[in-house]
Amino acid sequence: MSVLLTLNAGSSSIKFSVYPAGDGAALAHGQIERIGSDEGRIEFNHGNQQTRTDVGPVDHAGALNRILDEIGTHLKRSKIIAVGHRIVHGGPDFDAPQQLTPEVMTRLAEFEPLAPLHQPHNLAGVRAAMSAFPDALQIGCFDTAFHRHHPWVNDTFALPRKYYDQGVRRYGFHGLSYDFVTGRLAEIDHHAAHGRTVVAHLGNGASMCAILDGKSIGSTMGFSALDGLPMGTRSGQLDPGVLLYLMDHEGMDSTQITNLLYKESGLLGLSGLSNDMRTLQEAGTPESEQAIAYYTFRIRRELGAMAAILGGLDTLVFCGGIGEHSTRIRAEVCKGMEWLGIQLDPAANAMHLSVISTGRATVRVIPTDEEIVIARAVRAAL
Ligand SMILES: Nc1ncnc2c1ncn2[C@@H]1O[C@H](COP(=O)(O)OP(=O)(O)O)[C@@H](O)[C@H]1O
Ligand SMILES: CC(=O)OP(=O)(O)O
Ligand SMILES: [Mg+2]
Repeated sequence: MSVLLTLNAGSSSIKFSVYPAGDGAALAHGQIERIGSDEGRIEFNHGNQQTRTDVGPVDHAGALNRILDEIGTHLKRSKIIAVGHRIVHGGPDFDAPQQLTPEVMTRLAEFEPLAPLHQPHNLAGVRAAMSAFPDALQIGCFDTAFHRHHPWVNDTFALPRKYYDQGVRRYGFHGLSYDFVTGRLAEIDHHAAHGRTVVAHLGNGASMCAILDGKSIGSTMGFSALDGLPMGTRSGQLDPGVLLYLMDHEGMDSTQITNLLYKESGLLGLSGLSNDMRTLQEAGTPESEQAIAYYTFRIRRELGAMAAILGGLDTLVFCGGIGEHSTRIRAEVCKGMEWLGIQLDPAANAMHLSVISTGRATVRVIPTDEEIVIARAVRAAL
């Protein structure tokens, strides 16, 4: 049977799915999560079989090899004729999926410094897939594409204009997830699909998107995947004066600052314990509670900002690992937001129902599916 494979390398996980090349639901799917910790774990779902195996310390390269091995073992009789890749940064040029030719790969490598937790792993995944499946079509699907036509005021910084022309712009990320959620809303809630929606994608990376009539008009992430909300290990929005202070008074160079802002900050930095929300919720130390308080405070603040640019709020959607699974985080984000028409239904929230509100604005939980967005693009290319 001819099949296609999707690969979605996030900052703490690699998710994968295998679909029939023509049509139909996933034949197999799974993920390796907690990449970068000592507690990596692979989950593989095939038919009605599910296996979960601890794999110990694992990095992105090891995780990818493991996934290719598992697929080889479980799907011996399938021929992979195409591979679809989530590529976090598509820069200013790519607003739609692309075949990953050598020229496109060279262009995409230029964006590695803008997304160091993702782009190198995304491109390494492409190279690994090219060598494992040399005859397969390789398609790249970009996180930035969903935002490419957002308004200029949300695309620029207030810097001299030459920097905008050089590509110093607010790109926005998590676009495959926003694309999926927008499509899902169109299927289940016509009013929401044409209304004022804020989607909070809360995973190890986190961002929010203001969506009007199905189109991105603003996002918390900007030039790189650092801006906006605090994340597992990333700072989120930071006064640029802090960078000047670190350089001038701490003598830090760009490599040290990159490490600090991408790998040592966010929930990990504030808690001194972990980047993983499950661990923080269970820990209950004063520092982990403060980290959670800062996280939800910033989400509420950005929710107000997103509602302001939308001219109000009809629908709030939670997705991503934290958004889909943490009753507590959703409750803390919605607390005090009655002024926006948000009234949480605690019982529905605890049961992770698809609608968790009773007020004027509808609050939804939509499990995101970046893989199906990639698979649709690959099928279109095939
Ligand atoms: N049941 C849960 N409760 C709280 N947080 C959870 C739960 N399940 C997963 N998470 C959190 O989701 C985050 C990972 O989200 P995910 O979207 O898979 O990450 P990535 O950014 O790597 O794609 C981690 O912080 C993890 O702790
Ligand atoms: C862009 C980004 O931060 O992605 P992820 O949440 O998958 O790490
Ligand atoms: Mg993700």
